[in-house]
Amino acid sequence: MKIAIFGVGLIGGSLALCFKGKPGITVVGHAHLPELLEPMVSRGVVDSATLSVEEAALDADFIFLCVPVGQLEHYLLLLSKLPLKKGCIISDVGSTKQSITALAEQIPWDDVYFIGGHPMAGSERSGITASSAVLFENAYYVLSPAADVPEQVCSSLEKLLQFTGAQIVRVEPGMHDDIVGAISHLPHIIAASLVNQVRTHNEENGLYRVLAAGGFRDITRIASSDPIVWRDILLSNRDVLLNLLQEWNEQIERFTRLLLERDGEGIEDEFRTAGAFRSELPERRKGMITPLFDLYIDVPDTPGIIGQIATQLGDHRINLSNMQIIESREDVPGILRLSFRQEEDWEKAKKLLSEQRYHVVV
Ligand SMILES: NC(=O)C1=CN([C@@H]2O[C@H](COP(=O)(O)OP(=O)(O)OC[C@H]3O[C@@H](n4cnc5c(N)ncnc54)[C@H](O)[C@@H]3O)[C@@H](O)[C@H]2O)C=CC1
Ligand SMILES: O=C(O)C(=O)Cc1ccc(O)cc1
Repeated sequence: MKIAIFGVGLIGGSLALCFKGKPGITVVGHAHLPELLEPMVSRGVVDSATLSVEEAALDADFIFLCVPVGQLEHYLLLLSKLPLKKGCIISDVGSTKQSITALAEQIPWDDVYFIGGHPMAGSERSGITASSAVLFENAYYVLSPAADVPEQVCSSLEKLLQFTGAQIVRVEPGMHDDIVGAISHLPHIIAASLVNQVRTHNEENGLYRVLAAGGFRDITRIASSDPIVWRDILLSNRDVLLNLLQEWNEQIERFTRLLLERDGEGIEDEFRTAGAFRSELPERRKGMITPLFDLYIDVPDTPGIIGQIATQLGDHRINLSNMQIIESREDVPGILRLSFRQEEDWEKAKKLLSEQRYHVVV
């Protein structure tokens, strides 16, 4: 079976890693720039790489378009003019589904099928270096097949996607765009706006940046997402977002009014209703908002402390995925962020480090 991946970046590379090396599967990567070819193969993400759309698509059983949303239509149109293998299934991973599905429905395919897809997992990182074979594990993976796609075609894509470890859900494109607009696209706009607001204050007073190292840094992580990828997503979901921004203005207006009227009870209510709904959100899944399970510990600024913590975790067979010093100056304790891929490791580390009298915050 031949699988072609167009755009071997964070998502395309992660999909490729899920498929590569599985019995009977060959993965071919397509890139638009020559310098991207060699790293794809040398990193072991794909079996072969090419700049040629024709060569990548030739005889492919599955084609995944993993390029920025603004490039999807271009590649779908190119593919529609090629002699593809009979029964070939084309899918995409774009963060919006309405526009690409509408285009696919207009194309007179001949025994070739398009099924829009969107793995609801990722991160603020981008490019092949950020790709991971476990990115989609336990995440939701939306498929938006057009009504005329035969059930057995949908099933064969779903079967292949089992290699990702994701849970497939079928959602109609319009509903998909409404929902991800609210839970993903609007939050990215808000994160970028918040950071830019603080950046402006910081121009006058550098203490803003220094003190923003903790909670602010966390709630704005997604502001570091790739500008081109997000430009395309927001423009593609423009109408939905214009409505959501209108609602957002009303939310902010409500807080403005509550403050003007010194309405403490009203403020309490806002947090009470928000907290109640938030506590009903599904368990943390890898992907959407927390790609990893994080712990924060205050560490004294003594030499070797980070090595000691890493060794203790290793001695207890706790798999640490990443560690980062958030702030460390000579005169203040540092904050160390420890990230785990498995919730079980996170629980074990929390227990171990608390027992060792570290101040652990989750
Ligand atoms: N970043 C995320 O967390 C998620 C992103 N997506 C969607 O996945 C798609 C890819 O995003 P990422 O993997 O995050 O981005 P990325 O920047 O890591 O990868 C994009 C890939 O497309 C290629 N590319 C860029 N411009 C191109 C062009 N003009 N022609 C051909 N190829 C081009 C790049 O070389 C790279 O291989 C986007 O459609 C995005 O909406 C879906 C789920 C999560
Ligand atoms: O990093 C995060 O929390 C994300 O929100 C990742 C993400 C980005 C784009 C998507 O379409 C889906 C998931």
